Amino acid sequence: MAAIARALTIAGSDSGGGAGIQADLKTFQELGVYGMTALTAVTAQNTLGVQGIYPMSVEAVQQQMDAIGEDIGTDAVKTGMLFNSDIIRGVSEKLVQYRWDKVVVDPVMIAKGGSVLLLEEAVRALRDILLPLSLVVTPNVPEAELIAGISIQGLDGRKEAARIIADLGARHVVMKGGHDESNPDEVIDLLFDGRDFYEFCGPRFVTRHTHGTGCTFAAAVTAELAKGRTVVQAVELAKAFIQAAIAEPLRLGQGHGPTNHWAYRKQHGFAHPTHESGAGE
Ligand SMILES: Nc1ncnc2c1ncn2[C@@H]1O[C@H](COP(=O)(O)OP(=O)(O)O)[C@@H](O)[C@H]1O
Ligand SMILES: Cc1ncc(COP(=O)(O)OP(=O)(O)O)c(N)n1
Repeated sequence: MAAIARALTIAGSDSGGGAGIQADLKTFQELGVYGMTALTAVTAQNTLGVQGIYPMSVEAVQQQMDAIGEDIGTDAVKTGMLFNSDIIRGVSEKLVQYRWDKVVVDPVMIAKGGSVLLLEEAVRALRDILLPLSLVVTPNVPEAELIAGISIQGLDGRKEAARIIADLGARHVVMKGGHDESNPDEVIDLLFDGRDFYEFCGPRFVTRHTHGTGCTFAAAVTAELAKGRTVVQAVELAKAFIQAAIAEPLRLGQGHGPTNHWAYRKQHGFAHPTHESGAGE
């Protein structure tokens, strides 16, 4: 085990800095985890939307994963925007090769402005190849509807989808609640471990500055898993991290602004960069 917890994000770049690989690295850093990247696509993007998408070749994505796997290694992995089925297959092959089993899959599909970040042809590969390799999958409501193949209404609908997604092979399912407006005052994120449901509740903030919430939440889960926390502990901290990041917006840009990755540290202090056990080589 290395002296510092390490996390790898396999995701797209958001030039605006609020989502994608930028959100992931900021979150890792804030939580005291050494962050690494394998870039899947470059996007030209800001708070108003996505202006361009330039996917990487499968070879380039795999070579970046090899560069990490053959040298520094990692304690946990997050996947974000993967864009097409070839990249999903290439990433899955490397996850298996390096036996990386603390894998958080954020099944990124559509950006807030409506741009497609995962081609339709890739949904099946995500469901059949990548999901069974995940320790945790973190769909929002529209993503869960596509993966589970059902229409979701309220908390009961989310529970039904979580059961279906767990049956597809994900060991833990976090059904995020941002899009579930059946409760106007609260956002409940629901964790299903294949047996029990856990609810993580917080106030629903009325704000347009929610760009990158899903990436930031999943990156916080990944960082905590890298440190050796349990899935329940990791989701609990991630919920607190994203709540703080939404509650104190930076008010940047003219559209959906980024969340505030400093806010949790302002409230809770810096997370010192060591493993839970403090062990090192
Ligand atoms: N308006 C909000 N107020 C408080 N928390 C929110 C709000 N919107 C999203 N969240 C939190 O942000 C995270 C991402 O939520 P969600 O919007 O469901 O996913 P995505 O960003 O992938 O569309 C979740 O942890 C959710 O609880
Ligand atoms: C490069 C890139 N990756 C992921 C997303 C989607 O991020 P998400 O956290 O789901 O936030 P919104 O797009 O819904 O604001 C992205 N936009 N860009």
